[in-house]
Order: sequence, then structure tokens, then C-alpha cells
Amino acid sequence: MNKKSVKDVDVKGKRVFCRVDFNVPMQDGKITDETRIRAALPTIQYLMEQGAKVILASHLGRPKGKVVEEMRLTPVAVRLSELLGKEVKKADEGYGDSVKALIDSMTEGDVLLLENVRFYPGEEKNDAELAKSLAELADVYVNDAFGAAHRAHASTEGIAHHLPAVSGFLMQKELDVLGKALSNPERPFTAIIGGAKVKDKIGVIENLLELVDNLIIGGGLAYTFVKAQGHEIGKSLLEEDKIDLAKSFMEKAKAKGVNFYMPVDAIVADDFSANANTKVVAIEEIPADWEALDIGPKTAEIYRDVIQKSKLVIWNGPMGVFEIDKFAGGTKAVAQALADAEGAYSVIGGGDSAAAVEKFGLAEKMSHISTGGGASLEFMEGKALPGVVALNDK
Ligand SMILES: Nc1ncnc2c1ncn2[C@@H]1O[C@H](COP(=O)(O)OP(=O)(O)OP(=O)(O)O)[C@@H](O)[C@H]1O
Ligand SMILES: O=C(O)[C@H](O)COP(=O)(O)O
Repeated sequence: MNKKSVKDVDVKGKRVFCRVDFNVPMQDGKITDETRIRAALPTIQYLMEQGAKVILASHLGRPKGKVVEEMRLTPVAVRLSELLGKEVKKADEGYGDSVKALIDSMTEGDVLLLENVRFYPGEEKNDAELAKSLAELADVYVNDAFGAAHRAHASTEGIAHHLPAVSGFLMQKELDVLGKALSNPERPFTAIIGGAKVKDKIGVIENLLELVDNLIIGGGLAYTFVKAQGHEIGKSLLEEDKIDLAKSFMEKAKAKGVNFYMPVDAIVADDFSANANTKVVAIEEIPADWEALDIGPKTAEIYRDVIQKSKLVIWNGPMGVFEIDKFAGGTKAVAQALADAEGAYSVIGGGDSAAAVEKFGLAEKMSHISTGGGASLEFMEGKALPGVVALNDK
């Protein structure tokens, strides 16, 4: 990477503002997945060891510029203290005099977690005043929030213009893995794209069609492609206005010699629920009153075969409604195929696919699970990430 890292700056005795992505799922005030907290530890521990005063900032959820009590970062500070084996102080605000007073009382190696930065309307607007106020708290800026790097916000972008600005270890690792995969892929290179909507995956399909040998389509978005092939899809998800685009993707794949894999069968249900009646049907036989909620077993077998023969696989988006056990089989089969493909480097593009891999207990078997959902998707679209662009060049 051509951006400076924490190793390129002297942080001893300095106040270091470190933007992390502690946007973790919570239920009833309890953290339900702490992956993102653990992923930030190497940078935090390094800064502590180097004698920095570590000031952590993050968003949590989408409070829309207002204080939302359930979105305070207090539970994160508690868990982080346990993981670091040292008390992490928690500020009740994100900047200002009260925060400055807390920072003044810090000694080398101390860690302070600021309040949810999205409690301030200026954050998402990348307000210049807020960026300046945040910068006033510190001497150095470290961005380790890969998951938020696609957002040009005050704490991810604006602040970087006021301080020496470098990347953290997590940020570096994510960019290195994803960057190498896309710029110099081992072949055969396979991309698996699933999830709910074609609309959300246009950019990534377009970009990957230029790079991959195999493109596998699944999830709700597959049925717009099935419709584009001329089949009826009953009540399955359909984006009418994307049918022509789906056709053009299939034509482009053909022209480029990319193998384009679509479901050949599906699990259909008479209701979108755990109690629905279900059956397996061939893709051209989806009944009018039923909806396809997962890929079928024949499809899973074909996809498994392609995955097994690949050297590099990138996966974004589930193959079906994996949150409901009845429709989780296709996503599980793909996860298992990746886990079993010993010769393949497997990259899971965050978000729901990462959650699925965790749910099936296969996370350890993957080569890299990104901590960024939207960020990894935008990276795979070939877009520049504002939080990275703003950092100092080497
Ligand atoms: N056949 C289907 N019909 C309806 N919904 C589906 C189908 N297959 C998958 N889904 C749903 O799609 C959702 C995931 O798609 P979405 O595009 O939101 O996530 P993603 O691709 O993993 O992106 P992100 O990284 O942002 O989480 C899941 O909630 C899943 O239940
Ligand atoms: O969860 C994520 O993908 C990141 O934390 C970014 O969150 P956002 O989509 O609310 O900006």
C-alpha cells in the first residue's frame, strides 16, 4: 500500500486519535458479535506499547445526528477493557472541553473511548468545523476503520486534513488482501455474488466481469436473471427495471469468456416464513404462487464443483434466506465448499456472508473474512475509498 502506516510515525507521548469501526451488533445492551473489536486490537495494543495516549472514536448504528441512549459505546468500552486487560475510560461526549479534560489526565499507554461520533449531525455531513474540533484533540490521526472507509465523514475523512494521517494494521491488512486479490489474482478466479438486490450489486458485477474466470449468481437477485432468461419466477424477488441489465451482464460474460453460473433449481415456499410449505423445483418450473428462497441441491452441487477447482474465490451475499433454517442450505453448502477447497484462497466480503460463515461455525476455515460490508463491496467495485485516499502518501 502506498499510504503511511502507524509504523511510519513517532507516537511516543503523543495524543493519537484512532478511528476504529466498533459498529458491532447489539441486543438488549449486549454485544452479539465482537469480531470488529478483536480485529482492532493489534493497532490499539501497538499504540499502547509505543507509549501513545490512545483516543478511540467510532460510530455505532445510525443515530442520525442525535443522542440515542441504546447507541452509546459504553458496552464496547467494558468489553475492550476486558480484552486489553486494562481499564478503558469512556467519555460521554465525542469532543469538546469535557473530552479535553479527560485527555489531559491521560498518561502514556492509556486508552480513552469517545462517545458515538454519529451523535453529532456534522459527522455524516463531513462538517469542516467538527473535523477541526476532533483534530484539536490529538497530534496524530490513525484510521483503522476499514468498515467505514467508504464513508467520507468528519472522523474518517475530514480530520485527516488537519493532522499527520496514517493507516492502522487492520486497514492495511484489508487493503492488502483485497488489493492483491483483484490486481493479481490466482486463477481460476471465481466470484460468488448473492444477496437481496441486483441494484446493490451492479457495480461489483460490472467490475468483476472484467477480472474473473467464473461468476456465480445466487440469492434473491438471481431471479431477475432467471426472468431475463425467459423463465417465470412466481413470487420470487424481481426487479423489473433490471431485467435488461441482467441480460446485458450475461451477454458481456459470454463475450469475455467468463463462465456465468446461475441456479438450475431452487427451494420454493408458499410463504416467506419458517412455517412455509417448501419443495425443490427445476428453475424453469417455479409455480406461480410460490417464491424461490434458496438455491436447490443440484445448483449447490454445481457451485461446489466450481469452487473446488478455483484458486481464488471472493464471496459476497448469501445464496438464500439463510436466517431461516429451511432456506439456509444453499448458503451453508457454498460456505462448506469454500471450507473444503484447500487449494483456494477464500475471501469473504463482510456483511451477511461473514455472518453466515460465522453462523455455520466455518469462519476459521476461510482465508480472509473482511470486517467491512459496504466498504469491501465498494472496493470490489473498483471505487476509491475516501477514508483511505485522505491518508498521507508514503
Ligand atoms: N431468494 C431470496 N429471496 C429473498 N431474500 C433473499 C433471498 N436470498 C437471500 N435473501 C436475503 O438477502 C439478504 C442479504 O442481502 P443483502 O444484499 O442485504 O446483504 P449482503 O449482500 O450480504 O450485503 P451486506 O454486505 O451489505 O450485508 C438476507 O437477509 C437474505 O435473507
Ligand atoms: O457496518 C458497516 O458496514 C460499517 O460500520 C458502516 O456502517 P454504515 O453503513 O452505517 O455507514
